[in-house]
Amino acid sequence: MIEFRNVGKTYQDGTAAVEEFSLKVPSHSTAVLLGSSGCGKTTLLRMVNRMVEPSSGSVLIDEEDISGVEPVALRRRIGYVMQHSGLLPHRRVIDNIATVPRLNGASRAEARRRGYELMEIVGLDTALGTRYPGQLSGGQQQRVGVARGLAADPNILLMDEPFGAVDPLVRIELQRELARVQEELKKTIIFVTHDIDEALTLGDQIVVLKAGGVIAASGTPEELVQNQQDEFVSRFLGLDSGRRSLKAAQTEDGGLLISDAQGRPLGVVEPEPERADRP
Ligand SMILES: Nc1ncnc2c1ncn2[C@@H]1O[C@H](COP(=O)(O)OP(=O)(O)OP(=O)(O)O)[C@@H](O)[C@H]1O
Repeated sequence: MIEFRNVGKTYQDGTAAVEEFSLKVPSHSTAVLLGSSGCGKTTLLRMVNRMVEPSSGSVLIDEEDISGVEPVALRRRIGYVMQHSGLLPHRRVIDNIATVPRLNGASRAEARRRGYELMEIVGLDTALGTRYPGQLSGGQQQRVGVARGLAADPNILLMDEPFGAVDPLVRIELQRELARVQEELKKTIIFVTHDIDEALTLGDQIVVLKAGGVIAASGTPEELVQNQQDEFVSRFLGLDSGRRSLKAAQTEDGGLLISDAQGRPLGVVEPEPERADRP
């Protein structure tokens, strides 16, 4: 489990990026930090691998306060995937993926073997392993970024808008792929995004943030969509514009009652009649 305990961050220039933030992310689940630009998402994410030191409060991994863990050692056991894949341009794809296992002491052959395995896991043709990152599409580069994040087999994966720079269709494909990978690998993931659909697709828990890292709402996707107490949240989720407002409930005769976000019935979808020509 990852726990943020009353963390705050004021940068040297006096910017209060996060005022006071607490959150528990259970092991093997995905928490999405969702919010608009500048609300402190990246700051919070980077506290977990000590790229940012909190000014107050603490971050714990499995009950251990990470301020006592050596940062380099910590980062080697936490995968980190960024928006622009962060790949080394002068190294082949396979060696980009194999970097951390190599640093962790794996032999070159073993690290590459693992690298090719990971390429398959994230849906990349292994023939691309000998290319350089610049010879791949944006979507392929992001897959390499994910494979690299997983290379040291970390329990924790930090993902900072990893699919932000690819076109919408590829983005949806990458989201599906990540959901599939997570189904299999069950990592503890913190995923930062400002894309609501992405959050609803990937999050077991979604934390909607306002400026200063203030939690406006948190819950499962269903809870967020169904319990709209906060105007900021409902505006942010687009519910008031009707985008995600439809709900369906089973009626007694097997049909579906469709209602809007306020519970106003809009109509009933009748059950399909028995067809005589069907066996
Ligand atoms: N190194 C820094 N020095 C000073 N201020 C910083 C620094 N890094 C971030 N900030 C400020 O802290 C606030 C939160 O930034 P952060 O990057 O955490 O937000 P974010 O929600 O991830 O934004 P985005 O979605 O644009 O990446 C912003 O006001 C930002 O300008």
